[in-house]
Amino acid sequence: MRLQTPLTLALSKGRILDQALPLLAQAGIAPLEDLATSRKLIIETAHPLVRLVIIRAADVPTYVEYGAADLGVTGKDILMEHGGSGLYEPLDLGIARCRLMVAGRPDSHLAGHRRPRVATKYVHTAERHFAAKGQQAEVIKLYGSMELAPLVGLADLIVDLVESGNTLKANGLVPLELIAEISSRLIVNKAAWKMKHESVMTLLAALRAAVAPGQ
Ligand SMILES: Nc1ncnc2c1ncn2[C@@H]1O[C@H](COP(=O)(O)OP(=O)(O)OP(=O)(O)O)[C@@H](O)[C@H]1O
Ligand SMILES: O=P(O)(O)OC[C@H]1O[C@H](OP(=O)(O)OP(=O)(O)O)[C@H](O)[C@@H]1O
Repeated sequence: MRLQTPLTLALSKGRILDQALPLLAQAGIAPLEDLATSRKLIIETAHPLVRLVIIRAADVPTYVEYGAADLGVTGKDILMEHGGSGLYEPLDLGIARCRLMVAGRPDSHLAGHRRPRVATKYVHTAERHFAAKGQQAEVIKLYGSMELAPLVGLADLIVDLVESGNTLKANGLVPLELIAEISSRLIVNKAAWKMKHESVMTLLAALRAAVAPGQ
């Protein structure tokens, strides 16, 4: 891959990194450090002009929007919550697939809450979802373990990610409504899209080929 300008790509550790690494390797940008053990936050890659920055999942859109990273890989859930107007989102990488759902106890639809309390990490997305249905809701911000909230009386419902459904099942909860199908997206800073156009397009083409070989 021939690039004209250096590029910085923002990624989060965990399942996005694990699933993005094979795609990055196919595009010739394998990290030069073992990310499982390294404590470094800036990682050089096999490509001399591409470096990775390793940050929290929810921070990826912020780094890219401000141009601290030219590109990033982040979940659609994070983008929906962040509000994506400052970014381009040119490629669905098809990794870290899951669903953003409303869930609750099996009897929660019978409770007929006039204004249900909804616990979630995705406050804006949840507010938009209930507002679009014309239903009032009190949204409570949590940072994780949302499934606990209905079990201890903190909330009537949760908005969270569901993949296998095992976490819901283990806690006696059921999925109630689909909000969105989720996968990870390549995002690009708008200024970098213009000023580093050729390099961004080259990297985009390499990743697109890795995602859909033979197309
Ligand atoms: N169970 C899942 N199955 C598939 N994809 C998931 C699942 N959970 C999360 N994801 C996707 O992976 C992204 C990162 O989730 P992950 O659990 O690795 O980090 P996090 O817990 O959200 O962030 P942090 O570790 O910074 O708190 C999510 O934003 C979502 O797009
Ligand atoms: O339907 P399942 O296959 O059970 O997956 C869903 C779970 O996965 C995610 O949590 P994760 O495993 O990332 O834990 P964390 O967010 O608390 O780190 C999500 O927040 C759910 O709790």
